[in-house]
Amino acid sequence: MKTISEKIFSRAAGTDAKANDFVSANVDYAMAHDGTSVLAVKSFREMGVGRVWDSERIVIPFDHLVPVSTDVAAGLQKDIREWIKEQKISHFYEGGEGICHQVLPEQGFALPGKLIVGADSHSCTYGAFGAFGTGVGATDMAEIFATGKLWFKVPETIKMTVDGTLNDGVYAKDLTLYLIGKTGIAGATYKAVEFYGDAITDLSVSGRMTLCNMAIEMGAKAGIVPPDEKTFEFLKNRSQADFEPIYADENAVYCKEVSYHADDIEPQIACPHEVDNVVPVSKAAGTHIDQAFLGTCTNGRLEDLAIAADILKGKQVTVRTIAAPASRTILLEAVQSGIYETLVKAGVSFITPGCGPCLGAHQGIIAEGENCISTANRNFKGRMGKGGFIYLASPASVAAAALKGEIVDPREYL
Ligand SMILES: CC(C)[C@H](C(=O)O)[C@@H](O)C(=O)O
Ligand code: SF4
Repeated sequence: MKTISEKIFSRAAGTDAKANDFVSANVDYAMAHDGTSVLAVKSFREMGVGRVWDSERIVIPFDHLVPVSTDVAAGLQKDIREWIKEQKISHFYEGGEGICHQVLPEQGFALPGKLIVGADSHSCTYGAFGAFGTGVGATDMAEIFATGKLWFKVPETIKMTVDGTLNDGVYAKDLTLYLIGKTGIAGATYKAVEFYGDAITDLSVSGRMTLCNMAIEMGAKAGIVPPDEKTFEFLKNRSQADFEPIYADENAVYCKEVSYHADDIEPQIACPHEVDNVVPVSKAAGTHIDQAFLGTCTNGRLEDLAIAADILKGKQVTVRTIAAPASRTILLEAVQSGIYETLVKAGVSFITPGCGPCLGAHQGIIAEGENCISTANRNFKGRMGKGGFIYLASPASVAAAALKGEIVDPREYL
């Protein structure tokens, strides 16, 4: 009679865990990146423990500010590299390898049934593989570095079902934005969300990552897609450990059950400055665009670049357009498949695999009053530059807007 989360916490805490119980759980993998490892390592040092609990279970990709752009950050990154050596952390990924939430799945750490905790809010991405992935603050991460354990309140679960087949020109991102629009930014606060229905199982692994990545944008602790053949296929020759797929019991108790139909979903866009400020793209059509951005842990995968390339092939963008593949592997695949060439010929500027301008730290900051259409997951005020406006949409909508110089229904370009 348990949900996926209750089962994962029961195993990880070695107890019969039910929603709302407080448990001390053993973490399977812990992740921190160049941004959050700084504080995590500082707190860890202050704890005076000496050695980390397990140097094989800590994964540190550098992704947020790569290649590093300030002398202060360069010094901090140098210090973290030294700590990684001293602690013999085996899974360190240097800048350029990719965004943490892409690197962990690619390297086989995002596994069904595991408890994966990251010092980054979008660690819920790992739910795409049937894991309980969740984000914590850097000081909580220091606790995990030291003990391998953390206290959790086992979340209640919302069962969200989307039946039917997505319409042409409607992608995983549109589905995700639609669900966030319906749920609201706080509609799933501290809940886990289990996703069901044909529209979910039809999604590729990449599309499921887009969906679970944004579970936090409805307030959720975790978003989970039950693993299936597509999951196992992706994990083949990749997984770093044995795993046991976990499924909810048929009579599991949910705090809420909601269902939607894929037929009702058209291309969606989240307008400034809240992620649930979602309307059909057609309603925002005509809005002037200054910059277009393809990338991030939400939509920086090959499938996403391919969708954009289909629209941009043989044409020219009319606004500055930046692409940041989510990983080096994806960059290479884009090169080998010709997608890279198509996009470059269309006028797209490629930057190093990583977070790029997503959080406004470097490489594509927008000016006051400028509008950016982006495939990212957050459009908070000032995120990509003070006084800027961010519109979140699918790679198709971003590519179409890059051509027209204004927001447009991407179905006009299919
Ligand atoms: C820098 C990091 C703490 C942050 C997060 O946790 O989400 C970042 O990745 C983001 O997307 O805003
Ligand atoms: S790509 Fe953006 S949302 Fe994802 S981890 Fe990096 S900064 Fe955060």
